[in-house]
Amino acid sequence: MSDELLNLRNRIDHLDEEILARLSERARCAQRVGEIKQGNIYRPEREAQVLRRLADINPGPLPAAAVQRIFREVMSACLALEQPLKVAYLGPAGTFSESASRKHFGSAPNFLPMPSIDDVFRAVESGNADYGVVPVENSTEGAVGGTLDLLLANPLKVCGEVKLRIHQHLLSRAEGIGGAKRLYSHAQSLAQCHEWLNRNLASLPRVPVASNAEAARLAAEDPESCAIAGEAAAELYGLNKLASNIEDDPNNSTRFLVIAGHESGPSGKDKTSLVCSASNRPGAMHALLEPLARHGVDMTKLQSRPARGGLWEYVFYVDIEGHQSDAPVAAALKELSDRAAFVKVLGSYPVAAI
Ligand SMILES: O=C(O)C(=O)C[C@]1(C(=O)O)C=C[C@@H](O)C=C1
Repeated sequence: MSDELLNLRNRIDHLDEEILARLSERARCAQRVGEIKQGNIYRPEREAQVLRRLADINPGPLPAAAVQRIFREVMSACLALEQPLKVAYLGPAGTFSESASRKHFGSAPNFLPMPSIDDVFRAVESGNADYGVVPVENSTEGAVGGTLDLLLANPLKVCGEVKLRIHQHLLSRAEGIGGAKRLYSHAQSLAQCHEWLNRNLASLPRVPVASNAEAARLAAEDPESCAIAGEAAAELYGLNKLASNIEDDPNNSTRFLVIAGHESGPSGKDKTSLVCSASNRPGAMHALLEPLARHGVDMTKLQSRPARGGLWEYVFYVDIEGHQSDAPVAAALKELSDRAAFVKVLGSYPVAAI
């Protein structure tokens, strides 16, 4: 080994010791914070601020995203010393919902796969889980209606959002696609890879199943089957990646919401989600949203959905920039509430930091 290589490795060992000593000191600080702070231990607003600040002051050469991933794990481990979290997500294990949950909470919590979105809400409501992660919209498929309906009917709050790039891979136990007789995947994933499949595997029968993870499980059992699923399912079932990133839209992404029994405090860069309905008069919807523009509050999403029970024809899911405790947002929401037939603030939460 050259002298230079030896010296550099000694230097790295020394730096690792310093980092470890500092990490231990940080963990002790977090433990003490856990003892003295009142109320909830998990603070989404503080975590978002920590991650944003580190990206801002990052001197390089590590990319900001890599620094954020490292500190995401550091905070996850520190939080676990204060309180081990239970996080419910739409299972089974290996789904994109699991990846979203880990992206948001790091790997320290106990992750609980649930058979349906309804069960994720129930797990949090009953206290069997501290938090839940549910998909709310996909850039190609649109809104997840089931989540929107449950948000309206349920007392839980939205305390965070996660944005996940969805990369689909062709997976198999076999080394090549030659012997494949069938392809399993969730119908949405088959749709997201439709053009690629038509170009490359037009004659292979496509079999829709309940989830991508289930598709990967089936492919793991049978070398004559292959699956389309994400990275997490590929790893979980030890499958070979025969083709990577085969989604037709390279920007394919899904947004998830974190649901909880409590809200998030303001982080300085927040969003507020609400659901409302206007009375059945001409111009009522315009009148309802007009206070937002007047108070300079930007609307980032407006999604209509048929109302259940026929009391109103439609309900509108609205996302606005800012926290409900910010003065312009509070003023706009007050006026909107005065004009609406119905309004429910689902929660204010930090804009996804990573
Ligand atoms: O600042 C806090 O409230 C902490 O508990 C510390 C800490 C962290 O590790 O930085 C850990 C968990 C919280 O969710 C937020 C931040």
